[in-house]
Amino acid sequence: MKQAEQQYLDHVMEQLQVAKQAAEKKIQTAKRDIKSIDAQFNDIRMNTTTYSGMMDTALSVRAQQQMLNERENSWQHAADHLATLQRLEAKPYFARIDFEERPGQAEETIYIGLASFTDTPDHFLIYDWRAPISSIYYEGELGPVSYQTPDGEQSVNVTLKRQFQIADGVIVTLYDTQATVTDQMLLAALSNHSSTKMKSIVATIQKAQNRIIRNTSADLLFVQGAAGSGKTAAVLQRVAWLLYRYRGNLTAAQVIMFSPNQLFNDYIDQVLPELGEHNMVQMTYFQYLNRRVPRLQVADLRERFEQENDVIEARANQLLTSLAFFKATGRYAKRLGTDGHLKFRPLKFGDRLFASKDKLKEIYYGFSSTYRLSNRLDGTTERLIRMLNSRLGNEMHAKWVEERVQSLSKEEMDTLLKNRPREFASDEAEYQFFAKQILRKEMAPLKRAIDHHRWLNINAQYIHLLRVVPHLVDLSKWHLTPAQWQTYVERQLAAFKAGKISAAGVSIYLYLYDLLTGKRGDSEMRFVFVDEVQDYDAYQLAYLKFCFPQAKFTLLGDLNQAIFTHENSRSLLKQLSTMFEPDKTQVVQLTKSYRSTAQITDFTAQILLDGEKIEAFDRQGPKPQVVVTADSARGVQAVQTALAQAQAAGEKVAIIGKSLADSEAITTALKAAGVKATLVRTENQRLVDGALVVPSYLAKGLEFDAVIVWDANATKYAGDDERQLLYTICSRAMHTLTLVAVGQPTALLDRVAPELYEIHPVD
Ligand SMILES: Nc1ncnc2c1ncn2[C@@H]1O[C@H](COP(=O)(O)OP(=O)(O)OP(=O)(O)O)[C@@H](O)[C@H]1O
Repeated sequence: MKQAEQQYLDHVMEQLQVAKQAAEKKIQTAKRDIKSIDAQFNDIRMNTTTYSGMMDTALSVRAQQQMLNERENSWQHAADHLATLQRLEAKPYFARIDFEERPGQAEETIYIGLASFTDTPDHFLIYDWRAPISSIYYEGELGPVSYQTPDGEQSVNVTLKRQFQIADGVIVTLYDTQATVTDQMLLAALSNHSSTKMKSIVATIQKAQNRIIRNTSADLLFVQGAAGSGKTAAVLQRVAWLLYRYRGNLTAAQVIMFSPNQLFNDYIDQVLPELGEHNMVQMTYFQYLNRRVPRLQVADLRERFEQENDVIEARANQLLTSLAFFKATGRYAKRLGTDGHLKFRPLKFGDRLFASKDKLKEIYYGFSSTYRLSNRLDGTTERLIRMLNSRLGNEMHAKWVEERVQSLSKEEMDTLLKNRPREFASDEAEYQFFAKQILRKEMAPLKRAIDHHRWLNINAQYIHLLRVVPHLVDLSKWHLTPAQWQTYVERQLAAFKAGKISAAGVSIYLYLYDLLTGKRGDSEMRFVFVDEVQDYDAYQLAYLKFCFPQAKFTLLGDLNQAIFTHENSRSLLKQLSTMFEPDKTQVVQLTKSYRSTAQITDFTAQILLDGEKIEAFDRQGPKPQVVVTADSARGVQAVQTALAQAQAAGEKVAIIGKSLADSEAITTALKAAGVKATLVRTENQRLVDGALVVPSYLAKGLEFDAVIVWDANATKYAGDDERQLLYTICSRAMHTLTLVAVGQPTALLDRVAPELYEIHPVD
């Protein structure tokens, strides 16, 4: 059997060589053609003496340009093809499926790999893993299996499923399987060491993951998945799949992924190129907002994580981040069209008033009450531009203009004239020309201010919105009194004056701005992915939906890992369900955790009180270790020991501290002991090789062979609301997990069954 398979592989490898040579030849030809077209370009004689000569020259230039474009396209095409062939050469395929379309019919055999490959047209030696038929590899077991095609559902009878590991054109192992994907292959994939870059999982995609990857029917696909269940992995394959499925109609620029932090972006940025696709647009939600408010300082990741809210702030935050308040913002903005409460900023021309607040108000509210906000805005802009033009006319003979025209030097005149003929019909015409140029230049800032709607005082409007909240919502529902609300607004105002805005505030600010200016969002974006969605609030998600009105949403999250929003996360799901059509909403659960050994998954699952369901994948490893030390010095020693052990086993280690201060402290202590570890201070750093120290909020979404938790004592992790955080930290570990506690270990471990871990007191 192996021999026959090797023969097929040899044939594929041979054909790949042939195809590679052909592609290389195409590239050479295209290069040569481009060179010769370039040379011909130089030979085209410019005939500009007669009209027909000019036409001829223009036509030849155009023809040459077209030829050049064609050749460049064919070069690009051949180069892409060659890159695919090279990828296939390294790993031609990973599976074979035999099936019959109808019982009794002749069997067909297909091989599945990273891309399709044919030796003659329509004769596929390899099928792309994203082709509809390839789905049967991921979907079912032997026997009848159905799969989706663009034309509807198809069924086949699968008679053989074989998996391969191939290296350098030789079959290393091969196994036939009964189950969806053999555990051996998955086990081998999962037993590998972690790296600073995530890898693709095409060969071992699991059935539930395949459903997520190939979903086309949902407008909102919500994936609830335990830590390490492959949400991120699946979703990156989904992007690759979508780009294949809708090729020609969808580009990577029409797909955007919101990720938890910049570090994570860096971690996943190789997956799509590995699959031969361009990366989608990737940013964090706050990066997306910050670009639009560069002058405001938005609370950063650390501030958001470490901020200690008092009761008023916490309740106000719940109010402002709710879907109810998103709707209230809409109502407020709509009423601004007629209620006279819009705030204006006077427009100036130099240091002279151009339009006062009252004038602006008069214009804005002068339109019919049926006008929408965007019409009102356009109407006002138009009126202001007309005012600007008539002002320009009036100023033509102003004294200062006359003086400026008279004092123009020869060079200044030349610059203003550019290529214009030097002759004027009269002196007055000449004066008019220069006066107009001077005025236009002087009025340019005013024109910009009009066009960019700087006459809208959005800052004052935002504060006004906050002030009138008691009229918009029922404060008592949020357990706030009007006096408390007042206190909250004053605090926000003080911060705002210092150029700062809260994390909740910035979404409100921008949404309000968009409503007033009639912005409709980016309708080009077709797919929006939000990872770690449990850390978003309903307002943010509603705003994203507003920003991308035509897009389908895939939201991935783990309600167990809500480290910013805490108890809010379950209500988030409820609020979400009202934002999208129920029959276009699908919720998928991934319960099996692939990242960690069974010992680590079972241990971490019990840290949670009544968490979402988690099932361990059967991969064995040592039990988690809890090391309890009497003082900090011994704690540091314990970290050193665990670190040394893991590194001796070739493992990638992360020491995870709760806050940045904790992480700094352990880094300094290790350095003093002569141990090298890199502190990841901000999300803008890169993940480097060697031991890392990472504050908890930056460890989101990442994984490491070994995790050392510093320090898991009763003071650091005191209350129940820290369970999700501890769970998130511990679930970063793939192979070994050590918790070091200085003093009393955290009570959050009390409910974990004692047989699930080993405890080592160190005196
Ligand atoms: N089908 C699979 N085949 C091989 N590896 C897989 C598979 N599914 C998941 N993994 C691996 O399991 C690990 C965890 O996956 P991933 O990071 O996508 O999980 P997640 O659900 O996003 O986790 P978290 O919520 O904890 O960040 C990764 O190393 C990933 O490559």
